[in-house]
Amino acid sequence: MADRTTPGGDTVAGIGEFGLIGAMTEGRAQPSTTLLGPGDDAAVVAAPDGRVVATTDVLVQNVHFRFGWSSPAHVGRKAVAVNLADIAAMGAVPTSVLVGLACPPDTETSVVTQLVDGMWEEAARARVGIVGGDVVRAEELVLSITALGDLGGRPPVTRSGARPGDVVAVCGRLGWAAAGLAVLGRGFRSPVGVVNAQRSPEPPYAAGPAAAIAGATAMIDVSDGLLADLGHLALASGVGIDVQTDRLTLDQKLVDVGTALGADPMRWVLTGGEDHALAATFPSYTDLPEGWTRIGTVLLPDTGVTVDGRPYDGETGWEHWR
Ligand SMILES: Nc1ncnc2c1ncn2[C@@H]1O[C@H](COP(=O)(O)OP(=O)(O)OP(=O)(O)O)[C@@H](O)[C@H]1O
Ligand SMILES: Cc1ncc(C[n+]2csc(CCOP(=O)(O)O)c2C)c(N)n1
Ligand SMILES: [Mg+2]
Ligand SMILES: [Mg+2]
Ligand SMILES: [Mg+2]
Repeated sequence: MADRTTPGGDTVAGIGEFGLIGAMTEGRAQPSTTLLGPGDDAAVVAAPDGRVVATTDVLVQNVHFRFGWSSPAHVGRKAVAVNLADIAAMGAVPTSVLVGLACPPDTETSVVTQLVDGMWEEAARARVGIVGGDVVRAEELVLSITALGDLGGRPPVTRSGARPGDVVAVCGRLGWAAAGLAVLGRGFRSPVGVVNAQRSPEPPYAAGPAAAIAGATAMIDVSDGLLADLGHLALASGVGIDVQTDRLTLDQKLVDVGTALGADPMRWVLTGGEDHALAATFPSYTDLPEGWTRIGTVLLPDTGVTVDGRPYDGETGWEHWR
């Protein structure tokens, strides 16, 4: 493998490490919560609450995305969105994002700047800045994003607070990204709704703090699959959960794609990840916040995650190395 490509502005090897950092950071306006932005050994960000919520998710080319399926801007948006969803799932509001980029020397500089455009686009949706990062050489493109958040004086909403009798509710799309993956995997590019949902999710960020304020007892974002992620929540809380399929909306779009591909759309809804909907439990007397829909009930310990009262037959979600 060539160690370097010919010097020039077209590739990351051509512009070099510090040229690349410049291309990724110059001309980006930081919000006022960024007290010291990129350029020093570390950034300084305001932490109004005094506590900092911190999370990291890594995205790897050909594992989490393909450039044949997604534009660099879509990938950048997705990389930030999956992290901001974890901040929202704690009931917090994001404050800043850091970006680790590993890529081969022949990566076009324009691919990186489009990635960064996508990251900033998603960051702007949540009114946060990209305050720092790192760039390194690697054989494949990898994005490692860290997001920080603020709890606004509230306790964090953990995975472990669900209690028997609570209602289980979701906010956001389910099954769309999985349908999009099935479409792209068959070599199609439409319908664009589900395909774009796979390319970059649209997590309902504001629904996290809203759930916290409404008294959510536990919360998680659906990254791996509804049943798998409710399984994490149930395990952490020491409870069982039953999901009622008649409460899950099956969008006509998913029905149509399922029919076209000969696939069961309810399986995408129950086990497809990557839409980063929020799933939470609330005391039964709670008026659910806007956008939240009841989908099930928290049961006594040791009942596992069931669907319509029965154990689910098949994989409940994505797991790396399986
Ligand atoms: N290498 C690691 N070192 C320390 N903690 C880790 C490591 N990997 C994961 N964790 C922690 O384990 C917990 C579960 O990780 P996981 O990656 O499943 O969470 P997630 O980001 O919510 O899910 P996803 O990766 O599917 O988006 C998190 O609290 C995470 O910080
Ligand atoms: C090219 C390609 N192949 C497969 C998939 C499906 N996929 C990858 S990771 C993941 C779960 C979330 O990841 P993580 O747990 O790391 O957050 C899913 C459903 C994809 N998006 N792109
Ligand atoms: Mg998560
Ligand atoms: Mg995550
Ligand atoms: Mg996962």
